[in-house]
Amino acid sequence: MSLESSRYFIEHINLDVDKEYITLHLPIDEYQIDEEKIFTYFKESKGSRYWFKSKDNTYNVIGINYIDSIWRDRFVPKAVEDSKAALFNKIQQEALSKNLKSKLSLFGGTLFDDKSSTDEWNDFKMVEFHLPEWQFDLKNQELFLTRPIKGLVLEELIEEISGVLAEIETEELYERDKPVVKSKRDIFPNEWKKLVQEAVENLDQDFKKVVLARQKLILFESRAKRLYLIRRLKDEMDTYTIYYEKGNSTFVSKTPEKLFSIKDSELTTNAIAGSIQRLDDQVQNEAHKDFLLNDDKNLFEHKVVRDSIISDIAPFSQGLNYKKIPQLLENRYIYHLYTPIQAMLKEDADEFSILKQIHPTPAVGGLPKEKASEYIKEREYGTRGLYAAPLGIIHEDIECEFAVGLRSMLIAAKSATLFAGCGIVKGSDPEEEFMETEVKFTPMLNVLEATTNELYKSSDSSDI
Ligand SMILES: C=C(O[C@H]1C=CC=C(C(=O)O)[C@@H]1O)C(=O)O
Repeated sequence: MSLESSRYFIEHINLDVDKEYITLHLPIDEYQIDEEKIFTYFKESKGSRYWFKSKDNTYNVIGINYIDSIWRDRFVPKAVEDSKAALFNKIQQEALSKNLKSKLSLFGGTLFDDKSSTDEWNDFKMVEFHLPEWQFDLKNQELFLTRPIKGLVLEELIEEISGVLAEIETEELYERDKPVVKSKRDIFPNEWKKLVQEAVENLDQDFKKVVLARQKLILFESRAKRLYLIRRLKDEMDTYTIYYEKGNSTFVSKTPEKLFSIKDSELTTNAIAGSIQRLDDQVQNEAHKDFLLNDDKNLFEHKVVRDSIISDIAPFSQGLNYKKIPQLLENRYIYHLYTPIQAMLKEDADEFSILKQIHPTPAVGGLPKEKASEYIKEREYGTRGLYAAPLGIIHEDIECEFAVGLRSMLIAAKSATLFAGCGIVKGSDPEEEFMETEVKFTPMLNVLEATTNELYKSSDSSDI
C-alpha cells in the first residue's frame, strides 16, 4: 500500500458520527501475502476466522475477527434481509484508492435443517453471517478493515495497517506437524445400510428419492493443528474451500457443489447428482465415465435434481437456460453428472428467499422435498448441522455466492466427524451406496492424511 496516497484519501474522510463502524478499503498488491501467512499472523484470533474460496476463484476471501454478525434462530428471509440492511447501514465505507474491485462481504449460512442439535453443533446458529474486522480479498489483492468509529484516530489506523501487512509478509512458514490420528471408525455402518434398504422399500411413485448420510469419527492423539489444515486445503482443485472457525469448532469442506451465485441480476446454479469413483487407472476411468453418462439409475437421479432446481428458481426468474443432456464434472476422487443452469432474475427477487426455496436441493435432500426432509430428520442418525448446508458470501446488494457444505468435516478439540451421503432411489443397493459414501469421505481423509485402513478400530465399529 502506498502510504502517501492512502494518507491523501484519509485526510478527506469526515467520520460520520451516526454510523457505528468505518470500513477502510485499500489495495494490498504490494505485499506478498497468502492464506497461510495470514492465518499464522492471526493465530490469537482462533475461533473467529474463515476462508472461502470459490471453485472458479471468483472469491478467495479470508475474514479475521467477527466484529459484528447477523443471526436468527429461525430462517425467515425477510428478517435476515432486514438485519443485513441494518448492519450495512451502520457502516461508513471509505475507499482509499481508485479502481478497487472487491466488495465488503459477510460470510456465513444456515444449518441444514432445524433438527434439534446435539452438542456437537452448539457453536453454530440456525442462520448467521459475520462481518470480519479484517477481510482479505486475495483474488483482487485488496483489504477491508472495519473498526468502531467511537474513539478512532484515523491517521493512526493507516500506520497500524501498514505495520500489520509488513509483519504478515515476513511470517515464517515452517513444516507443520500433521495431526496424529489415533483411530477412525464408521458410526453405525450396519444400521446405515439397513436404513438404506428400508428407504428403498419405502420409495414409490410419489416418494422418489432420499439422500441418506453417515458419519465417520476420527480421534487425534492431540489437538488438531489448524495451520496444518490450511496448508492441506490448498491441495485439491475444482472444488470450493470452506474453512469456518466458530468458538471451539471448525467446519471444513472441499465441496464441488455450488448452490447458486448472483451477479448482475443473473443467477447461476447447477445440478450435480449421479456419481462414480475416479481411479488412478485411465482405461478404467474411461469405462466409468461412459457408464455414468449412460446409466439409467444415475440419469434418473440427476434429472429429478435438475427439474426440482428449475422449478424452485422459476418463480424468481424471467428466463432460464440449461442443456437437457448432463455433462461430466471431474473431481479428484469422483465423477458426477452435471448440468449448469442460468436464470435472469426478476427485479424484486432477493437472495434469502431464493436460498430458502432452493435449499435443500434433491442432491442433498430428496424428492418430494418436504417428504424427504422429514424422512431425513426422523430417520437419519445424528444431526447434519453444516454438512450439506448452504455456506457463502453475501454483499450489501443481491450479489452473493453459496456452496453446499459437502465432502466436509467438523473438527473439535481432539476429533473430527466426517460426513458423506448419497442419493437413494428405487433400485439402490446398500453395499454400493456404502462404497459411494466411502469415496465421498476421501477428500477429508486426504486432508487429514488418514486414508490408510490400518487406523480402523478393531472393536465393533458401530460402537461410539
Ligand atoms: C450427498 C452428497 O453428495 C451429493 C452430491 C453429488 C452427488 C450425489 C450422489 O450421486 O449421490 C449426492 O447427491 C455427499 O457428498 O455427501
